[in-house]
Amino acid sequence: MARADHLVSLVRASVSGDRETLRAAAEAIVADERAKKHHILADRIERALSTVPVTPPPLTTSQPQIGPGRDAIIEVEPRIRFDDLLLPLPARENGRQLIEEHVRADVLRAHSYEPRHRVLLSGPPGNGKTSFAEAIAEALALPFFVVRYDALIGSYLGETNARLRKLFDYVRTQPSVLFFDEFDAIGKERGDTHETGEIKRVVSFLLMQLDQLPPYVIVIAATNHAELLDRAVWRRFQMRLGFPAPDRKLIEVFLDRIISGWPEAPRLSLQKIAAKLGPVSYAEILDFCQNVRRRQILGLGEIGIDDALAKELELWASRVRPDLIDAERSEQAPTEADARPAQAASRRRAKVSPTA
Ligand SMILES: Nc1ncnc2c1ncn2[C@@H]1O[C@H](COP(=O)(O)OP(=O)(O)OP(=O)(O)O)[C@@H](O)[C@H]1O
Repeated sequence: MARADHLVSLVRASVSGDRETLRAAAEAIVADERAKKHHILADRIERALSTVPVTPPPLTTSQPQIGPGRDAIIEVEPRIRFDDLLLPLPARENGRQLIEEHVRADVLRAHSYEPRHRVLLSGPPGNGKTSFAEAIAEALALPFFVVRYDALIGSYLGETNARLRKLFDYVRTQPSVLFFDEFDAIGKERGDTHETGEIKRVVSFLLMQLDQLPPYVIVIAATNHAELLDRAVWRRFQMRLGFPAPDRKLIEVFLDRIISGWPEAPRLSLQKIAAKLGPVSYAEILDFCQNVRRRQILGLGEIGIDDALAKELELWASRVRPDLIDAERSEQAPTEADARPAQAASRRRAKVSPTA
């Protein structure tokens, strides 16, 4: 039996004569039936669909043009494998479980359960959120769709929702992994008084769409600012996983993985390299190691791995770090309390100065 929301869209589209929505709804039913292994019915619907004429492009109007749903996503070839990632235990266990639930969805369905398919990842940049989503798509051999906010968020009232609707209509047509990076850009707290009614409408619409997604679309959302997310958005996700930066031990393990692939090992121990690097993300460790090798390769044999490593560590110590800049700024910026005595003093100076 096709899902109720698909049937409703189908009926609405036939009544309004919206061929594009009709096609998307029918394709979603086909994907749904195929996921349930009802191939004969899926083939029949596809044959019926092939008789629906393609809609000609609309004439230009002053309204913003809403392109097809696939305009707001990029398909990325998933390359990272799940076992390539160093993950904290809950993320590793839940990731494996998610893969298992989708591989053996029929077994779950035979017991009236569906696989989970809404996952929220949070943690500082460069610690594997995107890689995790990509690895899930790779493990399940599914297309990996990354949402493009530049093509999704519009400036006209209702434009973002119209694009979101097209996007979800499109992804419903096939099993896939749909990835929202920087999800806080769209799933923000609706109580924020600086936001207009439009963002509230977008969040409400997004929640509704997330609820209606069929289980064969795995939606993975990632954020560096979990605290900005609307509470109701949190609740929608069946798995919520943290991706913290690695501790010293994990930095050493990751360094070891990379350095053991080098043609020659440096004399400096992994512990010492890790200590010199200090707090880092996985992405930064990878970058650092690649720079050491680049320096060595371009040194054309004149530079040994130890020299290349020493030089990169020197540069590392002098690198610009956004967290330090932020800390410096907040030290320099006078707080309101600091500003008051300073203002009082300048008023006093103005009173006593004969030139004032
Ligand atoms: N846990 C990890 N294990 C192994 N490699 C990792 C891990 N985390 C990150 N990397 C490496 O760092 C690169 C960047 O990581 P990724 O894009 O997944 O981070 P992210 O958390 O999504 O960052 P952002 O929040 O900036 O989007 C990856 O391509 C991968 O090579």
